[in-house]
Amino acid sequence: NSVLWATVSQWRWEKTRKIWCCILAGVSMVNSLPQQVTLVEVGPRDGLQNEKAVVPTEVKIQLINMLSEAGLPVVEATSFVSPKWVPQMSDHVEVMQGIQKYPHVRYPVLAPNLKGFQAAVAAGAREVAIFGAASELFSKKNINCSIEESLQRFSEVMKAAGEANIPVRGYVSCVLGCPYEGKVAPLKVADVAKKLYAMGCYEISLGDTIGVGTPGNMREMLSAVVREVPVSALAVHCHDTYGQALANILVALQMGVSVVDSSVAGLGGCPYAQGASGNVATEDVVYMLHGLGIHTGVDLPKLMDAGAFICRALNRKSGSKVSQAACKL
Ligand SMILES: CC(C)(COP(=O)([O-])OP(=O)([O-])OC[C@H]1O[C@@H](n2cnc3c(N)ncnc32)[C@H](O)[C@@H]1OP(=O)([O-])[O-])[C@@H](O)C(=O)NCCC(=O)NCCSC(=O)C[C@@](C)(O)CC(=O)[O-]
Repeated sequence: NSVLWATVSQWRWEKTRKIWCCILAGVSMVNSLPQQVTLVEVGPRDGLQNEKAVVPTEVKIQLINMLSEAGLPVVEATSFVSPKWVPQMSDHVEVMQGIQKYPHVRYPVLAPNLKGFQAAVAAGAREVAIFGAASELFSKKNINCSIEESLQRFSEVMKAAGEANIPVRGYVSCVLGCPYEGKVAPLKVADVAKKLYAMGCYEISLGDTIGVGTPGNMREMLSAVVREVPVSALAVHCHDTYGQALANILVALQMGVSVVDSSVAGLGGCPYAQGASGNVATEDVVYMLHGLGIHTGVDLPKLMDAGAFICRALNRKSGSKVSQAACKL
């Protein structure tokens, strides 16, 4: 009897301990902010892929150089996708070969399949990103295959990347809503994120492709994803269509995410997501993070110069509130 009693007590104690660990982990996740955030600048790719007018290659190269100079640690430079699908990125080789590669800056590029991966590596890319979706219809419209087929293509890229020692980042699009299917279930996002992570992606960037999310959905979606992928391997990629991006990013930071994608001057959109506006502006994210005492390594005035440069080249106003405010002062 005493042995049985000891076993039951031990089991009860273990159970209580686990419950308290979960509660305390939850509380600390909600209250703490990272001391440092890595910004992934996606303007030259996610921003410029959506421009109607052709942006001259020299302008792209100068923009990337200015972003490197501003201290961005990662600048997504271009994509090796079909020029029939996204002609705006068809100068990918010239861009990769024309930019000045700063030693402390990484320059990943998108590669949807093995053909893209091989072309990227031949052009000098040392890191690639594959891009899947949590919505079947978006996957079909964006990369012309189902989610399952996309994972098959990505596994070929992963194999080649492993052999070439090239790190691969994985995107999941439509994590908070899809332009074709509407609501997207957090469990679906978690499932795709888990598969990309299991394949060997070192980081999973969760894309609110059409910028419809709110802090509540962001929390719900991230809670599902962190059950499958360590929070240290997650990034958020928020478009600002409904003006919720900074609030959504803050929630992600409170939940332990410390990698944020953003786009200088708020450039961007996705050619296969009608109505999607630009990414959150990098200037606005930097301003918020520095205001919170979070280190980014980015020089805000130099970043604003890069924003002003590309806005002049595109003949448009900056999408960054911070840049707009700074010009008025
Ligand atoms: C994936 C494919 C290629 C499939 O397109 P497909 O037509 O099904 O491909 P295919 O294998 O049948 O090939 C058709 C033609 O494309 C060529 N081809 C095939 N692959 C490549 C390649 N890599 N590079 C260059 N050419 C390629 C291939 O050689 C062939 O040429 P043809 O014989 O007709 O002359 C196409 O759908 C595509 O390029 N899609 C890219 C769409 C895209 O870039 N979307 C924007 C990026 S995603 C995004 O913005 C979201 C994100 C990441 O930012 C996160 C978020 O916000 O959520």
